Amino acid sequence: MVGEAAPAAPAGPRAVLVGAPGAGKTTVGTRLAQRWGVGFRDTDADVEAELGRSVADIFIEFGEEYFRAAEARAVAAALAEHRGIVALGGGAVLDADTRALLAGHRVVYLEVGVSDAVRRVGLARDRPLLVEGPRARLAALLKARQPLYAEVAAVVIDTAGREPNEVADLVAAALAELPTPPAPAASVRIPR
Ligand SMILES: Nc1ncnc2c1ncn2[C@@H]1O[C@H](COP(=O)(O)OP(=O)(O)O)[C@@H](O)[C@H]1O
Ligand SMILES: O=C(O)C1=C[C@@H](OP(=O)(O)O)[C@@H](O)[C@H](O)C1
Ligand SMILES: [Mg+2]
Repeated sequence: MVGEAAPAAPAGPRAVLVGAPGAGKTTVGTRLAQRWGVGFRDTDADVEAELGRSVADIFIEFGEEYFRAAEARAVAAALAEHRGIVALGGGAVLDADTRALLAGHRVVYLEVGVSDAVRRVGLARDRPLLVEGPRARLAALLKARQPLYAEVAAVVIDTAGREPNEVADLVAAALAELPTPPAPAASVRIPR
């Protein structure tokens, strides 16, 4: 699939990836952008660049609320400026204004279950929300956010048992099916 043509440029990013920590937004987004020869933007990296600190340090020094405000600005800027692939941080959809901004964009929700999420990021020290009791935190976070991810998604892809390259294949195939502009509610769903 290397070198495949990118979909025609929509009025916005070619794809916006949402989902919980460990869903693979950063990994799959990077691979898709490489394949398509388009830019990749990750709002966590944008916030880190703006504040000159890691996400973990921002939580420690300024707190979650401050991070969320910076994240909302980073998402708004990426949606307005970027024409490649955008990966959001897992909690970006908690902000109602951000969810409203996502309407009409090519939003892909990468689903991940608790066990896979724990396996993929449970021991990572760079995700401040998961540092204590990652399984319980991820279970609660997935339950609370699932409706929010579903609300903004035009495409839903279950990542269980799928390697990042396979997920990237499915994202590309699903985006090719989408009308422009896409229907905001899950109009393409790829289950296990
Ligand atoms: N489909 C997948 N299957 C197995 N491991 C994955 C998958 N997607 C991502 N990972 C791994 O999970 C970890 C977190 O991935 P990342 O892309 O940072 O997720 P997110 O940005 O959604 O939090 C990385 O170590 C990555 O290699
Ligand atoms: O789910 C969350 O609230 C968070 C997810 C992280 O991004 P990933 O989803 O890329 O891990 C990062 O934005 C921060 O640690 C908070
Ligand atoms: Mg990420």
